[in-house]
Amino acid sequence: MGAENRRFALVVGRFYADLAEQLVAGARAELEEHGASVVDVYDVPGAFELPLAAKYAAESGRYDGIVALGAVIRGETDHYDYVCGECARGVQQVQLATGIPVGFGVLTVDTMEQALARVGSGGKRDSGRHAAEAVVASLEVKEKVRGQRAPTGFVTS
Ligand SMILES: Nc1c(NC[C@H](O)[C@H](O)[C@H](O)CO)[nH]c(=O)[nH]c1=O
Ligand SMILES: CC(=O)[C@@H](O)COP(=O)(O)O
Repeated sequence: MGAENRRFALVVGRFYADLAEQLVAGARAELEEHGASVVDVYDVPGAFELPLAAKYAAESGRYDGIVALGAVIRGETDHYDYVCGECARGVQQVQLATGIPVGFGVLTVDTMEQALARVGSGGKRDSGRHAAEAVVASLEVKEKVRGQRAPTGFVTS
């Protein structure tokens, strides 16, 4: 159940390389602790590219789940809003369109301090591990629903 012998892709925005690496470590640890057989990593420049990378991975047919990881830190302009909004929207679209769970492990913060508190054992949470945990949970729902016997009287194709 969950991640046992399952294959996962991590799509990683490397705009802040050190933060990305910590997010990857958390996600990988969570998946491997749950018995994942494959955890492949695909790097992109930033969060704006994550939805397309997730789409490539989901449509490859090679993965049971995907985790999108990255960090967006607000600057002086409204560019932050577009990057965050399109990343979140795109990641959600990929999972709904393909049925492959995609975890949203992208930090959307105002300061580096806030980011550091949300990676690894930084204190507030390990967002990489949290996003991977969500993918495992979605996979468990998918498998439970598929494993259910159709109620009597229903014709299943
Ligand atoms: N400012 C941040 C970015 N910006 C880059 C975009 O994500 C994208 O790579 C660029 O617009 C080219 O298409 N990306 C992050 O991940 N984090 C940021 O703080
Ligand atoms: C999130 C961003 O794109 C941001 O880092 C860009 O910085 P700025 O708004 O100062 O150009």
